[in-house]
Amino acid sequence: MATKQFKAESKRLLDLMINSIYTHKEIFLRELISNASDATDKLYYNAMKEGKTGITRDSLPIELTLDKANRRFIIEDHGCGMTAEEMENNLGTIAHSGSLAFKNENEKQDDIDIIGQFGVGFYAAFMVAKHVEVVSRAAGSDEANRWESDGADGYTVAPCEKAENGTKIVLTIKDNTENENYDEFLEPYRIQGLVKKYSDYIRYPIKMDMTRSRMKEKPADAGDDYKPEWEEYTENETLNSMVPIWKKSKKELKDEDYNSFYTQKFYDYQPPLCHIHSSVEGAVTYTAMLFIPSHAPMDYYTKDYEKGLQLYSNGVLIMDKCADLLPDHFSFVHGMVDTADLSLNISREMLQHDRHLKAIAQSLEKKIKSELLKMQKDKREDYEKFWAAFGRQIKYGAYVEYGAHKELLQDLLMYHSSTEDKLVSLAEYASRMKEDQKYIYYACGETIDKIKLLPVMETLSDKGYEVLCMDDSIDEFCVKMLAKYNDKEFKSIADADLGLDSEDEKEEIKKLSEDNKDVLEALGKALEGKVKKVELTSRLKSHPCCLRAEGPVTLEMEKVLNQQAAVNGGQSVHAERVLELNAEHPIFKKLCALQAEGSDKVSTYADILYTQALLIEGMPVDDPVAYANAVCNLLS
Ligand SMILES: Nc1ncnc2c1ncn2[C@@H]1O[C@H](COP(=O)(O)OP(=O)(O)OP(=O)(O)O)[C@@H](O)[C@H]1O
Repeated sequence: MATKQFKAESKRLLDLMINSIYTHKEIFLRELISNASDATDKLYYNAMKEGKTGITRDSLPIELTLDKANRRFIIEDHGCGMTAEEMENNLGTIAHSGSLAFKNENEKQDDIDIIGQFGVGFYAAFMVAKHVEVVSRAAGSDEANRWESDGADGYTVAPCEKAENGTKIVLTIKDNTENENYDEFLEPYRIQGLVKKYSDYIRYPIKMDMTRSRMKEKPADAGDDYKPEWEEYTENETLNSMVPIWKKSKKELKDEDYNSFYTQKFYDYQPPLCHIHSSVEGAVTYTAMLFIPSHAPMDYYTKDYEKGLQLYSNGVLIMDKCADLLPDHFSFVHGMVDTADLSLNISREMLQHDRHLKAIAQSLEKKIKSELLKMQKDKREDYEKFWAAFGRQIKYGAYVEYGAHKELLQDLLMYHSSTEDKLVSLAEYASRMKEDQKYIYYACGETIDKIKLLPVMETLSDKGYEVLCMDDSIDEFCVKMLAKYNDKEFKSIADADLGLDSEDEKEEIKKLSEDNKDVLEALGKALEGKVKKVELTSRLKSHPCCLRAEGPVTLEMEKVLNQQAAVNGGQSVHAERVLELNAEHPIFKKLCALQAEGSDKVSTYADILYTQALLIEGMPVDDPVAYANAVCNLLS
């Protein structure tokens, strides 16, 4: 059976091209400038191949002209141009790409960045133009031709005059409609903005007349009452930067260059803490320039913040915020990636599911981490600034991914310390651990000062053990997720067993508890409904009592989760409380004596001690008046 060719309804296809591929009409300019750049590249490539000298990129500008009165927008290049046949093939055949054919026919050269590949970009012109005229003269030919079309109804090609080789595209911009403003594409500042946005790194100068105003020079004979006068002037300006800073050699660039690029590009008023400039060749080839800001943007910790890096392919902007290039825990990073290795989709607005992109993202993640570690080691002040701005995001990353990024993120974490007057890393803590120290101790609370005053702190500092002090609501959740740092387990100082007691000491407490069973039971009864039990502990030094939680919810977690529930609605949680008493404290001795006397004061003491323990932990007190009265009674 003979295989038949598919037929295409060209009118419908063109309509699809024009109206369905691109989400933004402004893309037309990117496409036409990219075509002009490709055509110029081809000419440049051939000139180099033929050994022609004297041709420089600067001598091959892409010229833009706005003729507002006639609604015309002209894009002219001095590239390879097209013959009549090429016009038929390239502009008359949808999805035929002369540029792709050129790329395939010629060896890849470092100096050539052909952009076109799908053979559809040109038709984007019809998104904004009601009439398109292409006048072109192929390099080396004396003949020129004019291709004209109003879109769906086909095109004409006819010979014409053109003095030089190259292509001139004349768009007649559509009239405004109720919903669409096309006039914007006749405004020089808008066009300048679009060139900057999408085509800043096209390697040929993109030039346009710009009208600006300036103060007139003061005449020599101007009197005291001279008032400055302004005048308008027009200058042919190059709109694009051409060579992206990331394509320049690192040796050429100073910190100031990176900083001023960053502040301008990302509208930050402060320079970044550091930059990462890296060119990678291998399985994937890319250049990246990343910046770590010195402060969090206003919306950083809100859902409005959009993470992502700018993604360029051959110097053309593909995506302004490519989220897939950055993991959430490094969402604060700004910057760009330039790679020719991407599978672009036809509109160049999206990427096909791309393994290269994944590989780039993974490699960037490692680079960001190592840069941060370097800063932590060598520029501690900067790192502390970074930590103040984005530490929460790192902790959140360690927590939310269920510890999946443990290895990656744990070394970046910083905490206050009970022994040091600065923030410390886990590695620094581990390096100071005592020989007999089994755990990494941490304590959570409202403020660092309050944490340092927690009763159990004394016991650990007597041992010479450092305690990490955590005052951020996410801290405890994060540490629980990490569970260990290297081979050392984390241990909350609110745990019943801090691993400090010998077997003999444990036995001793057990025996003491047996001996004082009555008083402990009486106290438990007095606090029924408030605590699960009352126990003796060896965790205290000078304090008579403290509170701990039993079960998965700690006292800190109860505070945090209930605060969140109060804001967002939701169920409140309750930590099972255990009141621990210091068996060595005179208060306990007093309680034992009162119990032996059969005094009813035991229950008042129980209430006072429990409320004090709540206050020390920063927990809410149900009835502060009853507590105040009980203390007053005792005093009087
Ligand atoms: N200014 C120009 N000078 C010379 N040839 C051009 C010019 N503009 C377009 N062409 C030719 O027309 C072809 C089709 O252009 P079009 O923009 O539709 O697709 P493309 O650039 O090849 O691919 P893509 O859709 O990926 O942009 C190009 O491949 C090129 O051969």
